[in-house]
This record gives sequence, structure tokens and C-alpha cells, in this order.
Amino acid sequence: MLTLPIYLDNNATTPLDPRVLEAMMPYMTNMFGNAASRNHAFGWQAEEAVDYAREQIAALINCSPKEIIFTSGATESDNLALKGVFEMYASKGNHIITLTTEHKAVLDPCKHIEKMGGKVTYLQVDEKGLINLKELEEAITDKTILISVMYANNEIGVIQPIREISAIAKKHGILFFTDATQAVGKIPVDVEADGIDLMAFSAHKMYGPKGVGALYVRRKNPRVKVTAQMDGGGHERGMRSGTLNVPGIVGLGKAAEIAKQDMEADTKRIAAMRDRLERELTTIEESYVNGSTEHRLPHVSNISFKYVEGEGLMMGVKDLAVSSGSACTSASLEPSYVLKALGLSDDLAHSSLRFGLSRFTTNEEIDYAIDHVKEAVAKLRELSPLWEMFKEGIDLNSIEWAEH
Ligand SMILES: Cc1ncc(COP(=O)(O)O)c(C=O)c1O
Repeated sequence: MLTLPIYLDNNATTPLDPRVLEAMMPYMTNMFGNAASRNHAFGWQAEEAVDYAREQIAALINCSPKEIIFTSGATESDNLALKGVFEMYASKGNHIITLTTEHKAVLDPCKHIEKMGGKVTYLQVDEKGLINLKELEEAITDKTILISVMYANNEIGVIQPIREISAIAKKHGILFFTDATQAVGKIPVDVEADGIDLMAFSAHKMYGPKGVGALYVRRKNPRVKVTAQMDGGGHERGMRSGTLNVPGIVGLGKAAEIAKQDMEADTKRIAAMRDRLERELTTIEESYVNGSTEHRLPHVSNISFKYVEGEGLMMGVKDLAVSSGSACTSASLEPSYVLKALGLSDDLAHSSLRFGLSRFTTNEEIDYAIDHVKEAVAKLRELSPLWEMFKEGIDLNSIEWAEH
């Protein structure tokens, strides 16, 4: 049975998997100890739970449990990686290379670093959203200490060539950090094979709770260090002080375990639904899928419906929770900077919707989304003078618009 509204905004956040909630419950009730209390059973119990979660996460991304630093989420992990490396390696250099399409949780710390005297190169992406590896290599100077390139984009799902990027970093003796918030738990991520030195991720994007995440920090070849951004009791090997969020960490661990176990089957089912949604919606005249469809997460589709306002379209499909642009920037009505970076006009960027599916999405929900988006686009276009002109074959580029 179909329950409305339908949630298709799983890149903003995912629902909590009931199996994760079940694992967390004891640590929110009677097993409430502080993992740093070394002198009684309450503390040992909590510490044991945290250690187990570290193992579950390490198994998912192929690292040692000791390489996991728990944080409050990917925003904190991004800040810790960028500012922490900038401070720790100040004697080596002050230059960081990143992409214009990164999440604000990377771009804003980069701006902060610039204010602190650092230099940041923001590389453009191509029309598919992909990095240009030649430009990356050319941007490297003898002052470059870090390359920060996201694993997969939150708006269009495009996956960057991580292994090629890490090989370039390695060749030049530079650290490689990736914000993998959208990738971990969704596609296989292997920090060893991928050559990653630091990696940020978050529980609430992989069916875990909000307010907890992690930073992977390599301990061998090379041994990477970051300067703590939170000083205090010296938790997490001195890199992140603060009492650990034990229930959250248990939830992240369980979410990682489930992801490892269910990823293949989930991906197959979700990708089939995403492809059907996309196939159907692109039968709408003048609709375009944004970003690479070859190198992309299995559960995302970002589509522009020309001559339709994305915000208006969202109102037209009130029973569908989708997003026009990133949830984190949707307070502003600026066209998405990610879509603009692909070369889209303001109008096309404004006319886009992001569909994000999850392991809980059903075929009935996809049927509903297809029907209702088609209907809403048709209705809105009926009201659009631009659409009318397009249908009459008037070349819209030849019209001189009044300045205002
Ligand atoms: C790519 C990316 N990085 C970072 C974040 C921030 O994550 P958190 O909400 O865990 O702070 C998000 C969330 O939207 C994201 O998609």
C-alpha cells in the first residue's frame, strides 16, 4: 500500500534502518556509560561497544579500526581533515587543491584556510561534473600539501576517478583527502585500493543516526596526522576531544555492517528503480539528465525539465519529497553552483529536481513519482509563455529581453 508523502530525498538524509535503531537502543537506555570511564563496568561496556563499531566500520572501508576518528558528522570530519592538515603540515607548504563542486562543508573550511594565509586552487569540472586530471597535475606546486576531491557529488551523484587522483597525489608526495559522505555505504569504498589518506563520512547518509560521523586517518605509508580542532580530554588519539556519542557510534557501526552485507542486493534493486524513473521522466520533451550517467551513484538522478521552475515543480508534486539543488543550500534561491559548474544556464539549473532513492523505496512509489512529475510538468508548461513560444518554433535566443 502506498503511503504519502513519498520520500525521495535520500541524499539529504536517509531514514534510520530499524536494525540500526535496535542496536542503538540499549545504549540510549540502561547501557549509558561513558566510554572514557576506565574504572567500572558501565564504562567498559561503552568502550567495548565503541571498539566493536570501529571494527564494523573498518571492515566496510578496509582499514584498521585504529584509523577511525569519531566525529559529529561529515561537516566536522571535513573541517578536521582540511584545517587539521593545513595546521599540521604548515612547515611543508600552504597550498590545497580542490573542486568548485565540493560540498560547502569543504568549500567553507577552504575559505577559512585562505583567510589564515593558505592558498586554495578550485579546479573546474567538465560538463559531466568530472575532474580534469591534467589540470589537477598542473595545479600542483612545491607548496601543495593536500588534494581534496569528493568521492561522489551530493547533487548529481557523479563519482570522481579516485584511484587516478590518489596516484597523482602519491607521485608528488601530497596527501589525498576525500569527502566520501555520499559514497560510503552505497558503493564499494576501499581506502587501501583507492589510495586514500583521509576520508570523511557520516552515519545519516547510510541509514544511521544524525549527529555522528567519522574521519579515516591513515596510520601507515604514510602515517598521517591532523591537528585537533577540538581540544579537551584527548579522546580519539588526541585528534578529537569530547565524550563519545556511544549510541550514535553503535548506530554508525551497525549501519556499516548492514551496508557491507546488503550493498550488492540493494544496489541492484535501487539502480533498477532509478533507471526506470529516469527512463520514464526523460520521455518528457526537453528534459535532461545532469552529470555523468556512466560514473554515478546508483541511487541518484538529477533531471532538468526545461521551461519549468524546479521550485514550482516541487509545489506541483507536494506528495513527493525531492530536492531542487542541495538541501544544505535550499534556503537560498540561487541556482545550484554545482549545476552551474557543469555549464547549465540559470534557467536550466533552476528547473532541476534531484531524486534520491533508498533501500526502502518501492516500485509503487516510483510509479507514483513518474505519473505525478509528468503531470506537474505538463500543467506548469501550459502556464508558461516560454513553453508556448518554444512549441510555436520561436527561437528564444533571438529575443532581446528587457533589462530589469
Ligand atoms: C558530500 C557531503 N559532504 C558533507 C556533508 C555534511 O554532512 P553532515 O550532515 O554529516 O555534516 C554532506 C551532507 O549533505 C554531503 O552530502
